[in-house]
Amino acid sequence: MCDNCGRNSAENHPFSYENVEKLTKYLKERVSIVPQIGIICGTGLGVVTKLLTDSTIFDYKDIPDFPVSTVPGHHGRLLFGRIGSTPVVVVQGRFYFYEGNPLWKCTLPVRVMKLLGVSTLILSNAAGGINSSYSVGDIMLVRDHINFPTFGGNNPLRGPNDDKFGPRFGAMNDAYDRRILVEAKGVVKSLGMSGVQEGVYACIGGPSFETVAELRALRDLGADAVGMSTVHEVVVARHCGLKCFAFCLITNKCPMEYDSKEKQDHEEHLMVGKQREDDLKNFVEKLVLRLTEGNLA
Ligand SMILES: O=P(O)(O)O[C@H]1O[C@H](CO)[C@@H](O)[C@H]1O
Ligand code: HPA
Repeated sequence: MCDNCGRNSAENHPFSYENVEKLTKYLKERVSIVPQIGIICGTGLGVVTKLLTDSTIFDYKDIPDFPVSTVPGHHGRLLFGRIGSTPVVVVQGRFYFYEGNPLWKCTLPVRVMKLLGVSTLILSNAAGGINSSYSVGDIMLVRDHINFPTFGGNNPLRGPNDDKFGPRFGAMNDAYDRRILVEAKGVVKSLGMSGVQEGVYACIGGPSFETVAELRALRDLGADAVGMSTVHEVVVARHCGLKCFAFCLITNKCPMEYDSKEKQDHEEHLMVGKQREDDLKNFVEKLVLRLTEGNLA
């Protein structure tokens, strides 16, 4: 039984195939682009939207049954357009568990993208650097994740399974596509980008940032960076067969010592995004082109 709505079956559930299809139909009737790549923008990482040509923009509030975002710095828009010749859809404004959303709602845009025709998802986020060798402004390509909410049973796939999207039990050992990761490293090299890392992203529920003891525990468990998003989207994307690539902008160093001067601050995270805008824009543009040219998307 779903403890969000009390239903026993996937039928008629707000995340059911039929209901997502209905929502998607509204968009399909108003836009001619069939997106191949979906992009989810992290906090302060909306710069990607500047790459779009031929764009059609929807405010979340105008899409029937679509959630609305409440987080400062998040626009709440769905943008269709092209990067080069590649048709894309961009989600600008995430939905978070800490806003009070059930996880199926946080991840609804992923299922919408799937039914729009997307086959590859690029996800970005702002994250705190746990690895002591990381600096503010670094970009971390995500090799893998640790989904702490899922350890406690908070998984977006909890509740009735809709087989039309994917199977009840799904493997996650290949969550992040190895071939796309290789291409991304190629892009980093070709652009001569500095401050690029590869590591493990840990998701905590938020909205409070971590204590020093929690950060040390995350480090000892193998996390290089920490944030409050992305992993739920990847779980749902893999469930419905989308290929995933994710990167983090390291917006702060996490305070690993009690006398540390570091302090996590959302406004500061937004500013760091602004400082690395050009690099991030070029990186995403080249990656999309490379994936299209290499038939990897
Ligand atoms: O992960 P994104 O969406 O970039 O947002 C990150 O930024 C916020 C904290 O500043 C948190 O929501 C954290 O997850
Ligand atoms: N912790 C959790 N989420 C974050 C952080 C952090 O240090 N920085 C940006 N998002």
